[in-house]
Amino acid sequence: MTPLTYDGKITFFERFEADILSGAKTITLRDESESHFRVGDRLSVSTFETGRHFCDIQVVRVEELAFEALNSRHAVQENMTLEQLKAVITEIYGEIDTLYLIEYRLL
Ligand SMILES: CC(=O)Nc1ccn([C@@H]2O[C@H](CO)[C@@H](O)[C@H]2O)c(=O)n1
Repeated sequence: MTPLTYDGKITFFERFEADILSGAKTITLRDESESHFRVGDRLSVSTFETGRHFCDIQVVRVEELAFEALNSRHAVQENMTLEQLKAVITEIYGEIDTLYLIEYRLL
């Protein structure tokens, strides 16, 4: 078996782990500090809180997205309502105009 080689790593808050592993959450929205991911990148995924590795993903889409352009499709891909999603983003980043959408698949 060929071991997986990584192009990078990413962390998620523990509370999203189950949704990521079940396939219910297929995107993440980040700020400019995490806009460097590229389509095809294989990432090691761990929890923000303790750094525990819990899966590997491959990036399938990266695009800039205005906060104002968030819609219910994005919310579905986050397994949330649009109101919940906007609240979560504001809680994490404060007021933010420009997000980076990262779509991924589980490896
Ligand atoms: C741990 C860390 O470094 N940063 C982040 C930043 C964001 N997110 C999640 O992405 C979506 C939109 O922002 C929501 O589901 C967020 O909770 C996350 O899990 N971890």
